[in-house]
Amino acid sequence: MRFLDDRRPGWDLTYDDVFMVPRRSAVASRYDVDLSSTDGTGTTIPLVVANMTAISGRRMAETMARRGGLSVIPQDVPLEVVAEVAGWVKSRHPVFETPITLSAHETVSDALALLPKRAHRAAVVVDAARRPVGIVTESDCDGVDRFSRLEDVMTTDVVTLTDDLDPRGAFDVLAGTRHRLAPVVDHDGVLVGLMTRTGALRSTIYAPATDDDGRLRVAAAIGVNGDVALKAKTLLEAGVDCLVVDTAHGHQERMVEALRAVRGAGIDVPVVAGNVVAADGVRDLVDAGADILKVGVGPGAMCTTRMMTGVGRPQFSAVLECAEEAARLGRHVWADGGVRHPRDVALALAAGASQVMIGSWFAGTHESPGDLLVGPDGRAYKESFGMASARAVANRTSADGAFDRARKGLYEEGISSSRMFLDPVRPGVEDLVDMICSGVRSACTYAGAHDLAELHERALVGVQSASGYSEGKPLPAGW
Ligand SMILES: NC(=O)C1=CN([C@@H]2O[C@H](COP(=O)(O)OP(=O)(O)OC[C@H]3O[C@@H](n4cnc5c(N)ncnc54)[C@H](OP(=O)(O)O)[C@@H]3O)[C@@H](O)[C@H]2O)C=CC1
Ligand SMILES: Nc1nc2c(ncn2[C@@H]2O[C@H](COP(=O)(O)O)[C@@H](O)[C@H]2O)c(=O)[nH]1
Ligand SMILES: [K+]
Repeated sequence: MRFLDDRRPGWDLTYDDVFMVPRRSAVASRYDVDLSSTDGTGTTIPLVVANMTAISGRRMAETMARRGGLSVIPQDVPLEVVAEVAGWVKSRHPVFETPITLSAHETVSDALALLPKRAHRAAVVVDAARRPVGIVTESDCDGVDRFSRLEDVMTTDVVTLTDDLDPRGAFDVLAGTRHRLAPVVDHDGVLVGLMTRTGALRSTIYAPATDDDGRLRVAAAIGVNGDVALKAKTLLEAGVDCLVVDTAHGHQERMVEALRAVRGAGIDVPVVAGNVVAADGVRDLVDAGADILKVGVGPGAMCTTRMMTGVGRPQFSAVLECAEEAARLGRHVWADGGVRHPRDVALALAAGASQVMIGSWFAGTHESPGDLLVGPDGRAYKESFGMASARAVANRTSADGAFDRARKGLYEEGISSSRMFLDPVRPGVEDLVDMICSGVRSACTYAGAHDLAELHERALVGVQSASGYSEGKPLPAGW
């Protein structure tokens, strides 16, 4: 990456402060851009879901991995639950979605409770042998008594797809029969998954992030306290593909000790550590055994650290400096936090990040763990909260005595309750992934880059004024 006219400013920058200048390009199509990472995590798109309890759970993990990304299960989740989640993710089909299944004698009320768990808002009704006998959507349940049985409301005109059909073939069947989605069955007619028309299209564009056995990948986080080596080994035995050692201030001695302990335990998956924002932090954590550095103090949407402490660093400069140092040492960085638009992802990658972590933006999707709630204005939302908020600290310390809990409760650097509204046009995390990847692919072609290494190499970045930034915003309602 080069600054325009080689003018590197003497102050720090964040994503809004910078822009990329188009370069002469030989990349003919946005589909010719390869978004896979080279940091050893096996992703095919450079997106990682942040280790936040309100955001990263099993549904998020399977959905993201199916499209080539990775999710980090947070350190606040008990190890035995993380093991169960990892096993579940690995048992999911790498191409077909996991359907909601109900039986014909269950009720409309049962279906309505489960439908918001899926962006495609449908359930498959199956018989005792798990063969599809009907489909139920919200419109089937409209104006019907909630205790009605599904056999009385379901659509029985079910088109099924066989599991040997390729995604293009599945798309054509769905388009030809004017169906939005269909159950996928094996040669005995038993349900193995679900395919939507958009999902079939996506399967021709994305490749799942899979391990050597073809199973979906998942990452998990641990903190720096307790027996970190034992925790790391337990997670690896559970099948976790990438380990994140995470604390607010990553450049601290306890982190160095934790990393040494993890490395001493012979952990052979990529180890990510953070958070840091400067080259000396990168050096020390690489020296202690980190393969990847997590970069960002204070940019997160749920984060009050900069307001509470004055500590942090504008994220673009933090990523740039850490990525330069990591590359010098043969390591990588993940840009963590502060992403609000696809452009922020493109700029983080231009600065040299191998992945971009997203938290709050993905909280407002069907795949985040929380229940779908509806505000008085009818807008759907999910609740989110920061991992250093009073709410998260209270959860994390629930096993401590009252005195210790009270002491720890004094330190709060995050928001305990926020509403992340679902975008009615993009209510699923895959809709947001589509938007982000389209933006990043397009950014690569403007830069003349076939892949992310070339994007970083060729990016020409200028510094803009606040009015330069606002000029780039669309004005859908005139001015
Ligand atoms: N990227 C960011 O800007 C930030 C991210 N977070 C996220 O919140 C989650 C919780 O992290 P964390 O608060 O570290 O909690 P942890 O549970 O990981 O514990 C932090 C430990 O480090 C000690 N510590 C010393 N100095 C600090 C400090 N300045 N901030 C926090 N702990 C300190 C604490 O001891 P004692 O309590 O005695 O001081 C405690 O033992 C993580 O996921 C983290 O990434 C949190 C804040 C900022
Ligand atoms: N200072 C705090 N930082 C937090 C907290 N919870 C999460 N985080 C950090 O934010 C990113 C995600 O950023 P986002 O803008 O995409 O939401 C996450 O990975 C953490 O590093 C918190 O309570 N306080
Ligand atoms: K912030």
